Amino acid sequence: MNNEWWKKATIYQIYPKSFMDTNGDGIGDINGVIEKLDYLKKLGVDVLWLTPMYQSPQNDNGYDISDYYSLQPEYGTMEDLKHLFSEAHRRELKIVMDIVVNHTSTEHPWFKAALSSVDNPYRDYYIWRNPSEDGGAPNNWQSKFGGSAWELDKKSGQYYLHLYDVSQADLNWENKAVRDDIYKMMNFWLDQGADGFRLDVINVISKDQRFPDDHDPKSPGDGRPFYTDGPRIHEFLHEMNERVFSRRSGTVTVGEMSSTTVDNCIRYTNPNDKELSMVFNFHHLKVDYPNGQKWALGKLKLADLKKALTEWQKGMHKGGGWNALFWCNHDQPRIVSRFGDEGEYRIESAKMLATTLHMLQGTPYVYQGEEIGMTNPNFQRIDDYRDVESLNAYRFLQNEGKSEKEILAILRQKSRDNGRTPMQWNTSENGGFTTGKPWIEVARNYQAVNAEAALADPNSVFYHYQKLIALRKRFDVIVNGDFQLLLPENTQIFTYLRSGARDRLLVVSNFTGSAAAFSVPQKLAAARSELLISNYSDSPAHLYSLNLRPYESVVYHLEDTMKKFINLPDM
Ligand SMILES: O=P(O)(O)OC[C@H]1O[C@H](O[C@H]2O[C@H](CO)[C@@H](O)[C@H](O)[C@H]2O)[C@H](O)[C@@H](O)[C@@H]1O
Repeated sequence: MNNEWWKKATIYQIYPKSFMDTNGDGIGDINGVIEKLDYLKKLGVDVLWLTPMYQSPQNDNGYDISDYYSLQPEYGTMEDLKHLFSEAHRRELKIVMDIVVNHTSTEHPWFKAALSSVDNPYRDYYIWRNPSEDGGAPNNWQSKFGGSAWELDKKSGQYYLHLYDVSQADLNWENKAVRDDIYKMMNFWLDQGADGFRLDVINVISKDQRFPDDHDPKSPGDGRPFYTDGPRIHEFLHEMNERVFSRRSGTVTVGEMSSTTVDNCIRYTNPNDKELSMVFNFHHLKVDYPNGQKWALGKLKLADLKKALTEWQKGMHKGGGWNALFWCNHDQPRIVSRFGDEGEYRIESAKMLATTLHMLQGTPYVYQGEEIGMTNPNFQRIDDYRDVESLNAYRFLQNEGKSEKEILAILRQKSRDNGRTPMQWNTSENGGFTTGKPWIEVARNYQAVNAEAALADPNSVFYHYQKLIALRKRFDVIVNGDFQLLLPENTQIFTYLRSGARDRLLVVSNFTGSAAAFSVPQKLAAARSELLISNYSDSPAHLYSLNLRPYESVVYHLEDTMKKFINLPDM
């Protein structure tokens, strides 16, 4: 087997809580995933990533684990999970488990033991510091979910670090016993049949042991320069690779990298460094954050999106690294509502966004519902929200003096719950997700937007994704070709070339609801061209100057008639 099989693969992310409920308790379950395996196989994906289903108090929907070895009962039993592994494998689908090892829940027995006494051996499993000289938190680091990153343990008078919720205590990776326990747990899951891991916020596990205040003028002042891609991160990931991943050939790993850099991500994923298979970075999904602020209304600036994606396409290609490609996940708003048009051009824009992403270099991820063009739910009341980060944001935006109306408008655009509403399967009540009361409301448009309708329509978003996934397997240039951005300043069109040893692809996408003119670069005019995929049924079969319709997106396969490619200058 080719050790880097994932370079041609497409990965589908399942958020089990919202995927399919088979027992009517309003929460999706493992049997629901098994029920939908044939649907996923039909889509053509190769791997399923399951977000955490381990035992957890669910303060952060499972990213707060209280037992790494057992499952949250609502999802099912270990027997159910083993059944899922075998049913998936029978269909040649691999399974990636989500592992959260920057922190555990404060309900984890390790943390409870740590709290019991400063002399308990588990005390050093977490990060404790004495108060600062003024008696307050040890430094000015902020939690990613708002407020100080330190919480006082009144009994001992010391603070513990939590970069996320107060109920998610950061593990002390400096302690070898912690690392040994984590590797043991990961090997356990490989032995159960998992084919790989998605590693939650893995680039923040190594902290600068001086724990200084953050006065870095380039930082938002929340401490991130002192733990992002931290001092021992490459050593820890290399060790994890040796102790876990390399034990089983073909194990696939993807690291979620918060506020990272191309240079670090090359090291994380270049096979010579023996760390991870690929990485998620989020720079292209912050282009609609005004002044870097998530909790403010923002608009896409196409030039910024192109710049961010280009930097990562070129940088990772040059350095031999590997990107994970994605628009959506359980922390992000729905892409069609965000960078497309959830109204009149929902279908065209969902397909355009899919094409633009899937023709890039890297391994594409499809998040449940993306393949049918699901939208944000447009919740109207704060009671509709469940996400801990959104509820914290609601409180701090209130403290900043924002009105209820303003805050709800921000949440409608930015909340993580936008991506967490139940999968819309059909037109029956709750979109066929559950016969009970869903843990979070289903988006109201499920009568029109659902998987059953998509499967019945040969022109649906679903079949467009199916075609894109198949193209990656057919054309080596999609997997290995290099990337060149054309028209970087154009405010409507995102166009790029992918060039391989034998052929080229030209991708042209209109990101707006208005017509956009595209003239074929003169040096490409000599090429023989064939339309590979389009989101309109009558796009020209061969490459001419184009007058792109709203959200029109085309890919042409080019063969140079001179049998050599001419180097295009950057345009
Ligand atoms: O926004 P960044 O700092 O670049 O970080 C990327 C994402 O990190 C966090 O997500 C993951 O960890 C959280 C804590 O375990 C968990 O709540 C989340 O579901 C995980 O995917 C952060 O919460 C996300 O908003 C960021 O997009």
